[in-house]
Amino acid sequence: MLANHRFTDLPAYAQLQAHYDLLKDRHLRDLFAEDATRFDTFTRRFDDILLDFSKNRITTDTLNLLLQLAGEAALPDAIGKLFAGDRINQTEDRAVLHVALRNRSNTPILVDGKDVMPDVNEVLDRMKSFTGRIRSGEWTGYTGAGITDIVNIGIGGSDLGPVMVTEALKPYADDQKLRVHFVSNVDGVHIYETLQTVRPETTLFLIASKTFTTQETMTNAQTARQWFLDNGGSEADIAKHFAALSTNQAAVEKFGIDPANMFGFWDWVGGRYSLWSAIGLSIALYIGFEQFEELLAGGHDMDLHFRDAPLDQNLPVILALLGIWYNNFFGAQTEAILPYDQYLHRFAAYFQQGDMESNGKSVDRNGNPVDYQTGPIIWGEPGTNGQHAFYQLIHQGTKLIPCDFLAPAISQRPIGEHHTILMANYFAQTEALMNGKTEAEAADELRQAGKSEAEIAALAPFKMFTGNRPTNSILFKKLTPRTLGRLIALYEHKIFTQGVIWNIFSFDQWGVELGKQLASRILPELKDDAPVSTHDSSTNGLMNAFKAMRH
Ligand SMILES: O=P(O)(O)OC[C@H]1O[C@@H](O)[C@@H](O)[C@@H](O)[C@@H]1O
Repeated sequence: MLANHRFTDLPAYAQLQAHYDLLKDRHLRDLFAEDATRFDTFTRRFDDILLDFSKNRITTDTLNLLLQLAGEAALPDAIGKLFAGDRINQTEDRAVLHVALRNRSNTPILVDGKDVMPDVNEVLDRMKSFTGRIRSGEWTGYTGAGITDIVNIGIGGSDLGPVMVTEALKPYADDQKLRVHFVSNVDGVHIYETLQTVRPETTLFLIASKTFTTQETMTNAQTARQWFLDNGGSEADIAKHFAALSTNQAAVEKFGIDPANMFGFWDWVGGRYSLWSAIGLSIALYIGFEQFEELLAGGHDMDLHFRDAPLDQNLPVILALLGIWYNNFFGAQTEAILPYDQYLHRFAAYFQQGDMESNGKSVDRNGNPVDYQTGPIIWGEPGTNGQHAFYQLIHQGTKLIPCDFLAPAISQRPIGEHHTILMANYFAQTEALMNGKTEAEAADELRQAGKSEAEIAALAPFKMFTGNRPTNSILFKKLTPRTLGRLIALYEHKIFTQGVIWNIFSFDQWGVELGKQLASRILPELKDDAPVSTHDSSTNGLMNAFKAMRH
C-alpha cells in the first residue's frame, strides 16, 4: 500500500505557494540575464537524452522546494513499492508491473511471493518464435501463401501503443514486406476501410484485448471473422489467421481462437502500459523481435534510472515536478507535447490516454474528493504543423500552456536541408516563447519597415509577445527503438510520480465505466422503432429523432 497524505497539507506545499507569490511576476528573460550558467544548472542528461528545463519559471529554490514536496509525499518509498510488485493499484487490488515486462536484467520480481519473470520470459519466447515464423514466410495462410498483412483489432491501451510505436519505428521495418493495420473504432467504417486493403489468405488478425470483453473489439473481431469466412476461409483455417493477445483464455477459446495462438499477459499489466506485453506483438511483427527487444531495453534503462537516480537528477521526477508547479500553482490546465519528428506523430495521442486515464481523478487515496487540481489535459501535434495551427494561442493567448519540445539530433531520413530547417524551428519556438518581444522591440521593427508613428502606435500592441511561457526541451540523438523505449518510460514514470504526489490512484480507470453501462442499456432500445421514454427529455428526444431520421 502506498503511504497516504493530503497533498495540500504537505509542508512544502505552503512553502511553494509563498514562493510562487515571489516568483510569479519574474520574467524568464531576466532570470537568464542574471545567471549565465542557467542552462547548465537546469539541464540533465540520461545517456542519449538531454533534458533542458532552464526555460521554466523556476529558480534553484523552486526546484529544491519541489524536490522537498516529492520527499514529503514519500516518493522514494512509492517507487520502491512499484518495483517490488506491491498491490499499489488498490481499488483493483493489483500490482503494477509494466516494469517487469521489460526487466531485461531478469532479476526476480515477486507478486505474492512468486517470481513473475519466468512467465514473462515464456511469453516473450513464444512471441519471438511466432514473429520469426511469420516474418520468414514459414507460417502460411490457408492457400499456402505467406502473411503480408497484420490487422490488429483492439482499442485504448490495446491499440494506441502499437499504433504509436509502429509509426515511430517505421524505418526499422524497411527490410520486410509486412504491412500493419489497426482497427479500433466500433464505427463500421474503420473495419470496412481496412478490409478493402487486405486479402483473407495473406492476412493475420491479432485480436488484442486484455479483458476480451470490450464491445468495440469484440464487434470488430466478429466482423473480421465473418469476412474471413465469407471470402474463402473456412472454420478450420481460422487457426492460421487469428491470434489473440489477452489475459482471458476462456473468452479467447470461446471466440474460436486456438489457445496455441494466444499470447497471454497478466492483471498487473494496465491497458495503457501494455505495449511492452503481448499487446506489442504487432510491433514485434513489424520491426522484428530483436528491435522489439531494443524497445524493451530502452524502457528498462529508464526504469533503472527512475529507480536509482537521486531525485534531483531523475528525469521523470523533474518533469513531474515541473508539471505540478504549473498545474497546482500557476493554474495551468493543459500541457502540450510537441515532437519535432514526424514519426512521433501519435506520441501525444498515446499519452492522452497514458496521462489522462491515469491521473484524471478527483478522489484521493482516502476516498475523499480532492480540493486541488490533478491530471492536466494532454494534447499536441508534431512541429512544424502545430506552428501553423495552434501555436498562435500558445504565444499570444491568455492561457499558460507549458510545452514539451522533443526532437532528434539525427533524422531517420536525412534529405537535403529538411532536418536543419526543422531544427531551426525547434530552437526558435522555445526561444520565442521564453523571450517574447517587447512593445518597444515591436515598435522598432515597424519603424525600420517605414511605418509612421501613428501606424506604429496602432500596430505595436498586436505585434508584441509577452514571452515568459515555459518549455522543456527534450533533445535526443536519434529515434531508435531503444531511445523510444526510454522516452515512453520517461513519461510513464512522470505520470506515476505525479499520481503519488497528488495522492491519487493512477492505475485504475473507473471513469470509463458509466458510458459503457449506459450504452449497453441504450443498445436494445435502438433496435426497434418504438418511441423511447425511459431517459431524460434530451436523451429521449435525441434517440427518437435518430429513429425518425434513419428512415
Ligand atoms: O484491452 P481491453 O480489455 O479491450 O481494454 C481496452 C481499453 O478499455 C477501456 O475501457 C479502458 O479501460 C482502457 O484502459 C483499455 O485499454
